[in-house]
Amino acid sequence: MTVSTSRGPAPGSIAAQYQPSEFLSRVRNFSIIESTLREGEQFANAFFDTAKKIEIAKALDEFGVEYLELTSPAASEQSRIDCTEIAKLGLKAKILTHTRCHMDDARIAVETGVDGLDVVIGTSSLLREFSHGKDMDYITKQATEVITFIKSKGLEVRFSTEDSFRSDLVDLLSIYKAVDKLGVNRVGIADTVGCATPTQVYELVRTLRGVVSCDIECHFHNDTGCAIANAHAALEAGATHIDTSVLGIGERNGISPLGGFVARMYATDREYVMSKYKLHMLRDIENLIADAVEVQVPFNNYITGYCAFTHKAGIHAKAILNNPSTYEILKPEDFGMTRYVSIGHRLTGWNAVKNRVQQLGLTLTDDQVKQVTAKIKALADIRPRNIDAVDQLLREFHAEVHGSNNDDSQVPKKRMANGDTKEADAAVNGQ
Ligand SMILES: CC(=O)SCCNC(=O)CCNC(=O)[C@H](O)C(C)(C)COP(=O)(O)OP(=O)(O)OC[C@H]1O[C@@H](n2cnc3c(N)ncnc32)[C@H](O)[C@@H]1OP(=O)(O)O
Ligand SMILES: O=C(O)CCC(=O)C(=O)O
Ligand SMILES: [Zn+2]
Repeated sequence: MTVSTSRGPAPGSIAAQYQPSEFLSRVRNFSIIESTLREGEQFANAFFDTAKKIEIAKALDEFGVEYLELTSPAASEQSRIDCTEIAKLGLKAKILTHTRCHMDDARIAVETGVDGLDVVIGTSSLLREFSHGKDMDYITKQATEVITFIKSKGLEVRFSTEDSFRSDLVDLLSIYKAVDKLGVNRVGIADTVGCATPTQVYELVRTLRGVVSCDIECHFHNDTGCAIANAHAALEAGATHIDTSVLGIGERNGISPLGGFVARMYATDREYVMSKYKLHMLRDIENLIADAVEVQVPFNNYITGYCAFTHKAGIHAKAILNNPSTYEILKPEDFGMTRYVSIGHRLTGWNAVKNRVQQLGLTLTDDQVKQVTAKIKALADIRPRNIDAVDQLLREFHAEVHGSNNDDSQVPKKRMANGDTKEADAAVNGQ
């Protein structure tokens, strides 16, 4: 039997054969535009006071995101002040603010001290009719005036079409071509309603890549669950910048979440992602946002969810204990997380129980471990048992077999969010 320890796609696997054009692909060379302080502020529960915005900005900057996008200073007087305050912090990340394609907004924004403006206007027929009421000629004229003005101030400028995937392709390419000629730093594609599929994203970005020479930013809403996959497809097709927010918070059910996007890109190129971002900070950053907007981190959250590194079924547990790569594409330790093998349930198997027996310092033959596993399964058929109950059962069984009470071994435990106890890291790593 050949045992591979590699975490990349297995040689000969479908994943290994699928090589998107390296010429176009930016999966190994992208930037994150972190929009928790813009799109995230559009989340139903969000309210960040100045101090909280600064705390969030500093945390994301330390994590390593390349850009922070802030709410338009035209939104309110406090939004304008906050923009100015964050622009003054001297962070490594570039500070952007997000404005309508309107001179009034641009004039206010350029005075805040930000590094650049992300300008947007709707181009789908729905938004043209029911949002701003302007046609493509008007939009092009307005965009030209706004972009020229921002550039005259020496600031970075991105021009984006809202609702790109329900816009006419000819309209889109014409306006992108026009603004590229004006010298924008980036054009943006926005899946404002979350309707796009990865294939549609790939095709649109690839087409656009052939039309403009500037960078391409992409923004994906998650209404139909494609936000992360769409971000990856966009990079494969040559997009350079991806918008994220912590926990994905944003308008409706939000956009590509920072953690999930990072997980996806880590699985594509672990070294690249680890060289850019302080992955151990992710959990604290998510907790910071979850507290601020009064939500729980979902149990199945990417990387940091309660069960993201919990292995349960016996078949999985055996293989994981032999080699974690069997059922993990992400190394928990790279994110400051801990692997857990759960055994107090009816799906457990003797290999996982044997591992626990060894951790407890008990000596049982394989046949004896199989017998005690059958007992655990019978009990767990009534209800699952926590690790304390399983340990007690194992010790009692051991005492019965050996005719003595051997309960002096101590395995460190930590308390979990659900009140259960889990073994400490070293006890479950199985390596
Ligand atoms: C898809 C997105 O998430 S885009 C970003 C959304 N962000 C925001 O909306 C920021 C917060 N917004 C606000 O504080 C306010 O909406 C403001 C200050 C921007 C505008 O407020 P108001 O002037 O009261 O207008 P209101 O919000 O009712 O309507 C939007 C106005 O912007 C115009 N508009 C909408 N989109 C754009 C655009 N991309 N570019 C230029 N004008 C636009 C509309 O025509 C409408 O103008 P009207 O007053 O002449 O009808
Ligand atoms: O500016 C952009 O590109 C995106 C704006 C936005 O939030 C959206 O269209 O959903
Ligand atoms: Zn959005």
